[in-house]
Amino acid sequence: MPVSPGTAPASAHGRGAVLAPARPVRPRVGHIDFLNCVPLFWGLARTGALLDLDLHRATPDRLNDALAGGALDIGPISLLEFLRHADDLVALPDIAVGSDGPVMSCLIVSRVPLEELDGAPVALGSTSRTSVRLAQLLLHERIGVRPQYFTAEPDLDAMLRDAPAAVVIGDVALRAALTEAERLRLHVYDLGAMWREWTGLPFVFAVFAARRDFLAREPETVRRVHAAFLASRDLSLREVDAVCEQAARWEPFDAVTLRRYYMTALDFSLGDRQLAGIAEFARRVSDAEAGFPPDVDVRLLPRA
Ligand SMILES: C=C(O[C@@H]1C=C(C(=O)O)C=C[C@H]1O)C(=O)O
Repeated sequence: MPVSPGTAPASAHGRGAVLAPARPVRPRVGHIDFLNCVPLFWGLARTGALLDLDLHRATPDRLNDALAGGALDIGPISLLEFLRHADDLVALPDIAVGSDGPVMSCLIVSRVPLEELDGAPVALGSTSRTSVRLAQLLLHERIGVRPQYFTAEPDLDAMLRDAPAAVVIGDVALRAALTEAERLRLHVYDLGAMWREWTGLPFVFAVFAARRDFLAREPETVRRVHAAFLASRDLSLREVDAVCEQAARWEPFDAVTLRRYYMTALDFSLGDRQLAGIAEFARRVSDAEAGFPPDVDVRLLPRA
């Protein structure tokens, strides 16, 4: 679904009219269209917060552009894009999409061992910004190979028709690892696990951020949305069996697999260790083209 700028309810109801009482602003919030974010959004329906949000569901690449471009006010953004637009954004503390070890859904899948990819084509999934950069970092610095990269739609069969290896994220990656790897005889390399083995740190693939201009206008709204996401996440993880049973009805993964994904692979927190992982990633990938300095300042929403 395309992310449109949306229409602020206030303008539709004549906020400018002299005597009209100011209506609260309904924030435009992004929602990643992948299973990884289900626990962050499921609880919003339970608490009722869902109705107070103008939710825009899309792939991460589209949500990144929408938040950075001002078409959204708050939402998840690929870490790499957050770092590039750090001057315009604040990160919401205690919430993120990351892992402290294997993540299950940010992968390099390859017909050959990674050591054999020097000079070979490698397909980079077009919905990702962070994982594709992390994969390149690991291939160059950890494995010591220099493949030839090209960007492709996240269609595993098509990617692997044109290259021996592909970087995939989200549901496509889950399917690649859990069902396709055997059929296609693929080696599966988990980016969260490789990062953890290399650095000893967790990895953050996406943060939740608010635009600084929106925060300046609507500080209470940002705090309300932040609190709503934390409450949603905590409720979903407390009731994770119900979340997984419901999600499994519509997905090619069973509830046990989803439970493993949510409870042992993904890490939805953003604390000191995750911030250390972010700082380390920024330091390692910052170069002339990165668009941010190695010591980029990750500004967090101050605690109330
Ligand atoms: C864990 C994941 O984190 C994500 C990875 C992203 C990226 O690589 O840019 C962006 C958003 C998140 O969806 C995943 O997609 O599976």
